[in-house]
Amino acid sequence: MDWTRLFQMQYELDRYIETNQQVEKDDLFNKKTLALMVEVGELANETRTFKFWSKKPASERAVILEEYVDGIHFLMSLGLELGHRYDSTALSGPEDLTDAFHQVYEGIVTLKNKQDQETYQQLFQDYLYLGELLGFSEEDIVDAYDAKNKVNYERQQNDY
Ligand SMILES: O=c1ccn([C@H]2C[C@H](O)[C@@H](COP(=O)(O)OP(=O)(O)OP(=O)(O)O)O2)c(=O)[nH]1
Repeated sequence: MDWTRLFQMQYELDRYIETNQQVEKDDLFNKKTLALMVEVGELANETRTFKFWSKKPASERAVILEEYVDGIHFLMSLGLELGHRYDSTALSGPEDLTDAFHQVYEGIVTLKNKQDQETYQQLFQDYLYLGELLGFSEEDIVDAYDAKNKVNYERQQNDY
């Protein structure tokens, strides 16, 4: 997967949003960390994986994939804030989807407290592993990222 291209796209989108919204730069890491937590929650909600009390099925695959790539946006944006990148590697993690969500949350909290490359790399791996468990290929993720990146520009242009 060409992460360099995606990080470059994310860099450009972030600059565009900051200029368009006249954002103060100081506490963006804090806000983006919370934004990622919220996106992971929205993703879990669409999968309904933890809703043992309900028979309602999960949302459509495309809806779940769009939520997933919102998380990819904030994850890369956090890497850009910290000057870190993801190096592609083999993925592993828990077989249970709920456990995999917990692992990602723990990784976000760890990164909030320890903002080094190793912690960032581990969180990225855990998030990609979660994508694998959800049945998303690298191609699915790249295509959905490209599509949502475009939507994000359109939303800025429409005074969102
Ligand atoms: O600095 C930023 C800020 C936001 N985004 C992207 C990430 C994500 O793809 C989108 C925000 O998520 P979403 O589309 O869910 O926005 P929302 O305002 O939560 O949407 P809604 O009002 O539909 O709930 O903006 C970035 O890439 N960089």
